Amino acid sequence: MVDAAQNPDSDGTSGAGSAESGEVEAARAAALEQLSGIRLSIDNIDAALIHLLAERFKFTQNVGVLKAKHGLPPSDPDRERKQIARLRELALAAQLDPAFAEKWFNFVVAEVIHHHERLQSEA
Ligand SMILES: C=C(O[C@@H]1C=C(C(=O)O)C=C[C@H]1O)C(=O)O
Repeated sequence: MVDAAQNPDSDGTSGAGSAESGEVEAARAAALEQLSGIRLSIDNIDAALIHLLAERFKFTQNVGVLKAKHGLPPSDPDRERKQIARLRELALAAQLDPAFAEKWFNFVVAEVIHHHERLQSEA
């Protein structure tokens, strides 16, 4: 239920009693219900992203251990260029901004390289 005192009509009054304000209130209540449903899906997607990122970091950690053990450099710019090209293509096909996909990738890889450098310094 939407509180009329907290949600005045556009003229600043409560509009209590008018048929129009009843419809506006009902529509707003329906919108809030719809919003809750959509937010449930957003929360599910955010949870999936966290799990996927955790899995990705487990594998990149394995790569870091391998690199530290065999004296390989923490970063591989050639590999990153190929990954960026691929991700930009995927983003385009999925109607996601490729510039955003690249920014996200660079953000994640910077953290991975940080981890690899730490492993290297501990080796
Ligand atoms: C994981 C690696 O190390 C670094 C991190 C990468 C990544 O997170 O995808 C890619 C290339 C490297 O700069 C790798 O070399 O494969």
